[in-house]
Amino acid sequence: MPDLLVSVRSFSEYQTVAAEDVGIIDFKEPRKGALSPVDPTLWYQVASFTQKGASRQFESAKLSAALGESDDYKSIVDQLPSEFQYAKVGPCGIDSKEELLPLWEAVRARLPKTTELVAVAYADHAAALCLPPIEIFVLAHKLGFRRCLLDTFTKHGQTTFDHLTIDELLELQQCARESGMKWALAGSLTRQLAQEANRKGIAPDCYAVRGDVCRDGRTSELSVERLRNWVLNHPG
Ligand SMILES: O=C[C@H](O)COP(=O)(O)O
Repeated sequence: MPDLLVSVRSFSEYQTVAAEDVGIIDFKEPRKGALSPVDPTLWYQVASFTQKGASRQFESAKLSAALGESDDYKSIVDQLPSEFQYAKVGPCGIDSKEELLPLWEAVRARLPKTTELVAVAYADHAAALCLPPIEIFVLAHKLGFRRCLLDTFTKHGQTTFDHLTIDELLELQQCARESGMKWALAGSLTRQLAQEANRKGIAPDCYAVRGDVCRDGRTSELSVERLRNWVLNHPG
């Protein structure tokens, strides 16, 4: 069964998601962009909550943090608590491997030792002025990444499937599998889109969602009902 990642923007959303069977809880501020970080005080609040032992269900989900685009990470990365297993930095504005590799290396050098950097590729890479997803996946493998996330940079209604063909997605999937990397699929995903793609062979290791578990789009509040639909019915 593929994993499920759900993005949250507040402590109460974290508690809502942590009470469900969700593998990864991702902290980001959806009102400010695709990978905008939340205020680090929320990181501390969650880290302290998990340190105190909370309950078993609250301990099971892994924690992920969005650190912004490109150099945004510099002002906050040192504050990331070691309780976060994953961190992500967007490649917006980085259109060559000569720029992307040093960025990844610099971020990794400043993350807690227990935090794994996840490579991010944007399906709408032209809008994000960055390298195409396949180039990012190949580079990620060369640099020893274990996980890649495919997302969309713009969040105005178009989905990953509006930017990439099924054949292009299958190529990314093959690249990830041959490289031994896990890949997560995001980008205004709905359960219906995920099901349709799954019937065509798209089987990511993780589905990553925000908008489709909210009441009225990704900037609105979480809907427990929509969240449970994803938990119980995502494909795979
Ligand atoms: O990491 C995944 C994103 O939070 C997905 O957000 P979205 O479903 O609103 O595109």
